[in-house]
Amino acid sequence: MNAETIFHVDHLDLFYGDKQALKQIKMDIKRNKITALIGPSGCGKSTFLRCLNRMNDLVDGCKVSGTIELDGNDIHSTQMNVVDLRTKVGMVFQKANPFPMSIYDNIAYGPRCQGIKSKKILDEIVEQSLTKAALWEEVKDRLQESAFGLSGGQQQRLCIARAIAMEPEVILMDEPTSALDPISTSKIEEMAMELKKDYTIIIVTHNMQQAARVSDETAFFLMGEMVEFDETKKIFQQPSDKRTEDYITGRFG
Ligand SMILES: Nc1ncnc2c1ncn2[C@@H]1O[C@H](COP(=O)(O)OP(=O)(O)OP(=O)(O)O)[C@@H](O)[C@H]1O
Repeated sequence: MNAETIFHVDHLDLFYGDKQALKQIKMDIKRNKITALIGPSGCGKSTFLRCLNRMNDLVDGCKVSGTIELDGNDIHSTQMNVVDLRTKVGMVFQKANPFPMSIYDNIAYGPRCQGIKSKKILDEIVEQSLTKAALWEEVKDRLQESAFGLSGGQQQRLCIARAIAMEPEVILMDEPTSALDPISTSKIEEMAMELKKDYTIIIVTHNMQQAARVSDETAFFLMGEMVEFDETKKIFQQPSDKRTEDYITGRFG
């Protein structure tokens, strides 16, 4: 496996009961890049994203086969600890889901669960995580207030900070800005472009301008198949597959 590849995916099939939602997906996802997953509703983007940290294990009747390697290690092998996997591969959802506790405790929760008790270390983790998520300046004087008092965009950045506090390698984002206004959206996009220095980001988006603005590589999914995967510029300016062209030019979807 190439050193710049973080996820190697091959022959990936996924069934929900009898219904096949992913068909023979093959992708090498690059480290320290932003990869966008695009395609019409129901094509399998979120399903694919959830495969990468085995979130689909939680879905009854879901069967996965094929290979997914993270840093060369098979994530389905018996040696793989799923808690460790989800620590390495964090996730941010469409709707911000802060815990019902203070801003500080939202960030400190995960590190505390990992056994970190020192207030000094927790303070540092909270400040660094909020800084990386471009939220520190806005909340540093109200860390003990409830996270529910934050705006939707701030709550989403808090959730990203909470993922960062676990020191992941990868952050999966499932339509993280679809519920946000344009200013909050652009803050998250700028932050994602900063974060890729330290992390690999994989983002599902319905917003094609967003994919074009922020991502380095883009994969186009259609009816459970990964039709085309290439540099974002190529996908948007010179797609190889007619179906990709039809989608990005708005002819369907
Ligand atoms: N838990 C589930 N049980 C059964 N079928 C499911 C489940 N989750 C998703 N599906 C089906 O799998 C297919 C892919 O769904 P998925 O949510 O991955 O698509 P998507 O491309 O992310 O769609 P959207 O853009 O609307 O979020 C759809 O047909 C969907 O109905």
